[in-house]
Amino acid sequence: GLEEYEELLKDYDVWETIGTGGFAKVKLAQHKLTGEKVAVKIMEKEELGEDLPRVQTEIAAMMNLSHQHVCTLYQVIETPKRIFMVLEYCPGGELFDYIVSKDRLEECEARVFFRQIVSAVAYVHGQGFAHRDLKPENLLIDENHNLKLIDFGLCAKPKGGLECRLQTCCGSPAYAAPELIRGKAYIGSEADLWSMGVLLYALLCGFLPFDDENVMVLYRKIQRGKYELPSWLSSSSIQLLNQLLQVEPKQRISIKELLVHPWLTQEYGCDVECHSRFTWKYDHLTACYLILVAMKASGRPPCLLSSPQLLTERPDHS
Ligand SMILES: Cn1cc(Br)cc1C(=O)Nc1[nH]nc2c1CN(C(=O)N[C@H](CN1CCCC1)c1ccccc1)C21CC1
Repeated sequence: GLEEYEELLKDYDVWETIGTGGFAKVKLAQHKLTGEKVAVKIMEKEELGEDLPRVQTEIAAMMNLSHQHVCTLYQVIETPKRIFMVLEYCPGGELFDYIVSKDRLEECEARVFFRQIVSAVAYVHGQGFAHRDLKPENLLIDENHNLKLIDFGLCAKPKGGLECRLQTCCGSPAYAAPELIRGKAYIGSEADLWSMGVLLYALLCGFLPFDDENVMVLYRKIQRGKYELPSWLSSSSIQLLNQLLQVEPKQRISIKELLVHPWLTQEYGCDVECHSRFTWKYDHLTACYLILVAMKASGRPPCLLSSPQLLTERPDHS
């Protein structure tokens, strides 16, 4: 019912649905105060059922993640029947569709994207999380043609740190690491590195290294770890794929080694930057934001009109 949308409609104009997934849908919306476009992920609690913990996992994770290649969570609104997550809007859609539209990417374009993926995953691991569902559908393209990582519903933050083993078998089969589908206890960050190997292969080839419509045959192919090497792959690409798609997790390259890997640094002359670019500068913009939040908290309507220059100030995320 519309009364459930009341709180959302106070601050946002809500437009069309731009995505539908299992237990949620995403609508395009516009922040009234700033005019900024946002994407609202809407979930019905009844439909969620036992998936409700996934949403709490995703919200808890995203509230602690602030990085130039991780989709920003702006606001969470909970009503008796629904949960609304107000997230950054990416007009470029999913990386998956972009790869399909181009058949496959040239090595230089794949390098630009893969550096951003490595930067995001290194940051997420640095915060103690494993994503566990890395795939091109979970990477969005923003208005500057940069990638943003989404869908943290399956991520894990093991109590004893990332070294400790996880049990849940999850994520998408074609991107799942051999140790994960074997049902053994596995280390989330190592499984993420395997998925990044499948992702890099998809970027460079336009199809999957391990594929079969029969999931048991697919699992056997993953455990075997053998994949096609199309003629267009360079020897340096082949070498990096080989270091990521190691069936034995201890043989697999680590995220730290990946940040300085020659395939990623060539043509850039610099390592991949994994630190978040966002830091609070307690300047005028921060003051206005925090004052607005306080005004709203005290029930007084936020009023920006007296400071037109604020609307022109762009947050400099230095
Ligand atoms: C598809 N598309 C085309 C254009 Br143009 C923009 C978009 C678009 O979706 N942009 C966009 N901006 N911000 C977001 C999105 C999509 N989006 C998403 O969160 N999209 C995911 C996509 N998942 C990938 C595998 C399964 C579902 C989603 C999750 C649940 C229900 C529907 C969609 C957010 C909110 C973070």
